[in-house]
Amino acid sequence: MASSPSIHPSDSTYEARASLGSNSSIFVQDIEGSDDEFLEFESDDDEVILGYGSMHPEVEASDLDLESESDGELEVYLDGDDEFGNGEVKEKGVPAIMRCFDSAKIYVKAGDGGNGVVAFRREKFVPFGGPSGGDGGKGGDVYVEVDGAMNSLLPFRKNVHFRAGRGRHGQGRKQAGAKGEDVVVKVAPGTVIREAFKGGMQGEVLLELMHPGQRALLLPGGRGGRGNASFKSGTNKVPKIAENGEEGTEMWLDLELKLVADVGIVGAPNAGKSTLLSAISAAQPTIANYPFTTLLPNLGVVSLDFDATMVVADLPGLLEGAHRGFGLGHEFLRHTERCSVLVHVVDGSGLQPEYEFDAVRLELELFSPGLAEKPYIVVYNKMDLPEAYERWDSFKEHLQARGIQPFCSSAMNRQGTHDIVVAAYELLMEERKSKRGSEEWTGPLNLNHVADTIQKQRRSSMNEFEIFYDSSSNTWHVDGAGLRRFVQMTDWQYSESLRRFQHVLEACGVNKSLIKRGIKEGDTVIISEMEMVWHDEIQKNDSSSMRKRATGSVKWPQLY
Ligand SMILES: Nc1nc2c(ncn2[C@@H]2O[C@H](COP(=O)(O)OP(=O)(O)OP(=O)(O)O)[C@@H](O)[C@H]2O)c(=O)[nH]1
Ligand SMILES: [Mg+2]
Repeated sequence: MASSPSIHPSDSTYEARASLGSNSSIFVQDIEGSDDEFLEFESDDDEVILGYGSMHPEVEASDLDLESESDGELEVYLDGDDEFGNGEVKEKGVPAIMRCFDSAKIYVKAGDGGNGVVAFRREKFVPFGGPSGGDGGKGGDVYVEVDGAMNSLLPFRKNVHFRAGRGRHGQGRKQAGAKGEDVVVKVAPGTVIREAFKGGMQGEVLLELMHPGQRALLLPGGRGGRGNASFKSGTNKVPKIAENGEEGTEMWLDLELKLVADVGIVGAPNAGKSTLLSAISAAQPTIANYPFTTLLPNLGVVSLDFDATMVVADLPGLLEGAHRGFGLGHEFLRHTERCSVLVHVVDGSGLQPEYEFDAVRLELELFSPGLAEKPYIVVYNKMDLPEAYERWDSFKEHLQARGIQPFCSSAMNRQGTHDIVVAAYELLMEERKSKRGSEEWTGPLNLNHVADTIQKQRRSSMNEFEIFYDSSSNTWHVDGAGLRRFVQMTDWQYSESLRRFQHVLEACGVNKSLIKRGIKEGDTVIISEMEMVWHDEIQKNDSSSMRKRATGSVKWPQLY
């Protein structure tokens, strides 16, 4: 097969071609090396489309729709490439598809808690019925779960927002609201999750999810607000106060897939590994009649059936001494460590195929005993050449004597390749089955640590706050997680809420601290969304001059 003109690795270039026939497969040549900025486009139907790099701003959702191109072949170029600049091959919007293969940016939000309500019992013969307002329900949680059937992050190219449901509001007769619906974000095995920040900054790794079935509670839903029945006390028998539900946490996440290839193709240089990959998948790696044509691993998705697919990696050739860093193999052998099955291709046209086979096996063993223990199949390639055909019988006998049943093929003519795919797939299934049992044991690891941290922050005390003074506007900013949460959950329509807030500011030491810092008559005090004016004569904030701030970060110039 002739080499594909569109595939040639260069320094910071990566290129890819997605052949989207009925099997919908895609392959990647190199997925590293870009410093493109993340772009975000909003389409008509309020769906955000994400992409990278020089993505054309006129991109539309349909341009990114793989299915809609199902009978064509789509070429994908990413920047850093000469061809990218000439306008001809640079298709609008196409790079995003490639990026979406192994990276995605998504928005997650836990459900807000439902509000509590104020209600009183009214019964015919009970003139002063007590408070009966129920609490709001808890907001839905956001989970992340590994779906073993996924092997790319492509589904996120269209599905970006994941919002859990809001808790229902409380009702009279002390009826609590129902819990909001949970949302489960399904990711492929090998997905690394980080918090995404503005300006493309990446946060620390939050989760690394490797095994199908793993499930992490990422964002817990907000607490339901209390209804007035919950505020009843000895001193306040008819409370006219209820809380708002707590807001659910929101976050942008960067997802990155470190692809876990199922099958690794190994063998000596020039054996026909890349040719085999191109014969069994839509991948079109560079193929040439010299050793070390393949410099970087190529990935291809092999589809046997509608839902039977496997990711196959074609690796650079192995030479004697590869385990010591000789040749290129060393760098890439570690990629095979994640493969479940190996396909060992032997060049049948070589002078001593048996020797070549042993030498490569030895390299694998020397690199890592674990690698040599992986299940593998042997493929004797180039059977179309007479010299290979002649030596096949002796090679086969040689291996059979050692209990190995080799396959033969002409990868170039696509002969014998189907049997290889079927055999590799069967081995893969066996391997997955046997692993499943052992993998269930993995993990004292706390997958819910993100949610735990959020819960911890939520429980933070209202006594912990900081005060910042802006002398230009005589404004005092009081900030603390506990206070912020209190303000957010306060339903200001009830006059008792204001009194309760005054009381809290007194009790947790805010007023005292402000006086100590020298607050003056008429100064403004801002606590989260609340803005107040300080009055000395009553030594505290006057509730009549307290007001909810305009939403947004705009400074409130007037005083109330
Ligand atoms: N006649 C014949 N030639 C083949 C066959 N398979 C591969 N070749 C040729 O062998 C040469 C090497 O093929 P590649 O697929 O690049 O081999 P490779 O194992 O990927 O090589 P490296 O990437 O360099 O390790 C090319 O010239 C192919 O056309 C085959 O079945 N029959
Ligand atoms: Mg190759």
